[in-house]
Amino acid sequence: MLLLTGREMAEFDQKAINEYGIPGIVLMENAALKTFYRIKEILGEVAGKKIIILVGKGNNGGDGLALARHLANAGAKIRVFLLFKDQFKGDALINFHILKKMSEKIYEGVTENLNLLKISLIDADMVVDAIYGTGFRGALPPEIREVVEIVNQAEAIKLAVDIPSGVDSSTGRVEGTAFLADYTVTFGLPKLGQILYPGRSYCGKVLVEDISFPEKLKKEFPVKRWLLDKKVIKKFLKPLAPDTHKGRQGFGLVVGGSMDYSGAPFLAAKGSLAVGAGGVYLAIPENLFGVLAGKAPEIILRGLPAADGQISSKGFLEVEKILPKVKAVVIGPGMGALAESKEAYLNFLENCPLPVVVDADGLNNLIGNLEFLQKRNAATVLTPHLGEMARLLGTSIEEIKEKREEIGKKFAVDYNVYLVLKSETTAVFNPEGEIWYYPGGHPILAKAGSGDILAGLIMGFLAQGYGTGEAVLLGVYLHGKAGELAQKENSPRSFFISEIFSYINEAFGKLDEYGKKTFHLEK
Ligand SMILES: NC(=O)C1=CN([C@@H]2O[C@H](COP(=O)(O)OP(=O)(O)OC[C@H]3O[C@@H](n4cnc5c(N)ncnc54)[C@H](O)[C@@H]3O)[C@@H](O)[C@H]2O)[C@H](O)CC1
Ligand SMILES: [K+]
Repeated sequence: MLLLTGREMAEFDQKAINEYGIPGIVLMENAALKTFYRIKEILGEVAGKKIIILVGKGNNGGDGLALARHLANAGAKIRVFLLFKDQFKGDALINFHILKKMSEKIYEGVTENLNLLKISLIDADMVVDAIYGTGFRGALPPEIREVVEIVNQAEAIKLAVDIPSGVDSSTGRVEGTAFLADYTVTFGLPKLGQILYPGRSYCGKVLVEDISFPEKLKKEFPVKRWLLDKKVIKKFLKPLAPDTHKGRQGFGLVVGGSMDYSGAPFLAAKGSLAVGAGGVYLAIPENLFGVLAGKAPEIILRGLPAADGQISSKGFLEVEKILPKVKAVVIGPGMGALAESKEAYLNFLENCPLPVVVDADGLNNLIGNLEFLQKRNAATVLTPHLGEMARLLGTSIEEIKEKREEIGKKFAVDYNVYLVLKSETTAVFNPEGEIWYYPGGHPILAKAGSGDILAGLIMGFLAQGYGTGEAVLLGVYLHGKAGELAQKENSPRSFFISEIFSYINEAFGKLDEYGKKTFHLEK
């Protein structure tokens, strides 16, 4: 699904109005109706329910006024608080006049009605935030902030119209505070500010409602940013051929490990098997062989010549002998800061003719050597978290968060790589500058080993012959989905990341992967 900033949404609205001739008041009425239906769904019954509607001065307020009309007609006991005086215009003003004539309980002005608002909140069933929407940026004015802080304390169910007031719909930034919604009913398309923190934490459950924007407009709108969702993934995931075999499934290779870290490459290797690779080689410094031997019979262990507990230059040359047996590579997990063999690593990376996922120390050893990426002739996927990206670029995490898209897009295009910028909302950039966001980050995944597994998942799909973009998006989605499923049954604190594999299996099940279309043998 297309994912827009608030500013892009305003352009989108205008195109719908000016190029398709859909009057703004129609969009506003649809928005109000769709919100009304959701309120009925949430509250069960609307008649007799006490609903407070906070109305701003723009079209977000207009939505609130039109909504108030539907709620009143359905028998709700509404109290409409206009937070600004005599500032309505256009479609909002039309809805204001209509509501006025219905002589509903409308209270104009913030300060004069603050006490009444406090009293109304005591037994309200719901508070609707129609103060600011996509037109908002910066900080709430003090008098509005005071109202929002009072309302945030209330017991009532809180529902934001389009975006919680105080959240910047383009960046997710919140200066001071914002309306703390249980639900956000958003119109037409999801907004970037709803999936980036801290904005994401103020939205509650985001419900995207169609208000009759033409599908054609969505297709031709010049924004290449999407929300990575189940629809995208189900298109990519191919059923297994009934006569498949391990060779056809494709073997993967993980290169990594050092005296300090033996678990990371092991988890990556398991990750590739968890998504269907036919088999996997795990190439580690020979001194780790004993440590890992027998840990997982499915994994084919290869000990490499080592120096000081790391893969030596000779070791990287040995890796090349394995390449003809495999279809894709992960390099880096637990590899350590290479000393003598750094040059050999970079040459291996430059010349490896297979798709490579570069993770962890594979990235750290690239610092100051990014030009090696441009020399590669096969697909490259980098999977840094924000810290690794900051180190790669010699900048700060704050800077990257601030300019995430600009930095990510430029990097992916300049170095011709797929960039998976991991954080609580992972962003995927492809070499064409297209972007996908997956808001799947859960505290349960924020542990050592989680990234190693993701690298393995992506490589596992590459080994099966998926396109690079498909493999990356499948890996990111399944990794996040598994975290979401694990979160439902486990405390994030005490969860062992190696238990994630059973949830990856379950995540596949959610994609109808279990024994339906996939395995023809049952016919
Ligand atoms: N355009 C359409 O056809 C549709 C719009 N919908 C709804 O409209 C809002 C967007 O409305 P807009 O009038 O552009 O702005 P807001 O109502 O979000 O904000 C009102 C007003 O507030 C001012 N403002 C912005 N930031 C601040 C600040 N920090 N402090 C004080 N004042 C601020 C600014 O001047 C804004 O104009 C959209 O969210 C939808 O809810 C329809 O729903 C769909 C069709
Ligand atoms: K709002």
